[in-house]
Amino acid sequence: MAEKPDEVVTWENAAPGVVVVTMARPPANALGVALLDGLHSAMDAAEKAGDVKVMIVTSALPGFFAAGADIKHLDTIDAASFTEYGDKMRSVNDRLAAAPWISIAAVDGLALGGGLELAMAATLRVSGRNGRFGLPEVKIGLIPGAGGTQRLPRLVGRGRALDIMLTARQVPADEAFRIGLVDRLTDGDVLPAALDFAGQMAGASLPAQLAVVRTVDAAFDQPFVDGAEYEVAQEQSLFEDGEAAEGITAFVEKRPPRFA
Ligand SMILES: CCCCCCCCCCCCC/C=C/C(=O)SCCNC(=O)CCNC(=O)[C@H](O)C(C)(C)COP(=O)(O)OP(=O)(O)OC[C@H]1O[C@@H](n2cnc3c(N)ncnc32)[C@H](O)[C@@H]1OP(=O)(O)O
Repeated sequence: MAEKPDEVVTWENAAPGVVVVTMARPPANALGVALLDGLHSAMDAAEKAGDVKVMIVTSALPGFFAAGADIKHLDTIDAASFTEYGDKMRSVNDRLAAAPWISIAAVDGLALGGGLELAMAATLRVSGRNGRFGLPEVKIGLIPGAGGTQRLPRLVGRGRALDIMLTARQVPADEAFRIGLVDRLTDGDVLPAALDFAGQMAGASLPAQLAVVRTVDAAFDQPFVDGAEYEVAQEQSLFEDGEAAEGITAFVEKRPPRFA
């Protein structure tokens, strides 16, 4: 039966001005359409509430923040739904990045591919010791096409970003903190740490919200490569040279891909 957005994404008021949005789509929080719609619904609710100063995005699944684009969904993809799915992934990230509130990604598991791209669209990132971060798209013939090629270099520098993207390796939490991919690292549970961080920015006596939002905008005011360029690369990879088609099929068949 088709999932419903409010089944895989929930949100709660955790403190004055602070909401917690939780992803819960077993087994790995693969970013299926319902989960992406659920994230949009959470942002709709926050906009409607009008008093959200900080949004924490986290996972209910031990060991996983989000494992990336839903590869199984994509194994049956056609060109029309390819474009629609890619646009939906980017729309969630770009909306979160431009939201009139601070966002914190609270990670204590695998944040891979689109999952890390979602975390990087947040203003800030808090990780527990189990946080592991990667953009392994090249392993299945893709590019990090939901903002990763733009946001990772801005966070860690071009060289480190290419190291991470071209090796498809997973970056452990302590290294992620050291290179600036993670802003706070906690030995304890990640949600209390994120709530404490949020409280330092959302307290009633703290900076005016508009000043905060303008500060964030100014800090990130570096134009991205046009999103359409991602689309071209993904389409070429999937429908012309077939690299992504082989990578996706290999993943679903649980075998190593055979690239030419
Ligand atoms: C993705 C293709 C895109 C094509 C075109 C897209 C449209 C346009 C582009 C838009 C922008 C795209 C940019 C982003 C792309 C991506 O995010 S690509 C995907 C990146 N992520 C990955 O490559 C991670 C893949 N998963 C793994 O490497 C491993 O599963 C793991 C996360 C490291 C966990 O390994 P392990 O603990 O050994 O458990 P597994 O048995 O492998 O997995 C547990 C179950 O979870 C399922 N699963 C895991 N990841 C995904 C996923 N990304 N999509 C769907 N399902 C996933 C896995 O299949 C297992 O399920 P079951 O077999 O049913 O138990």
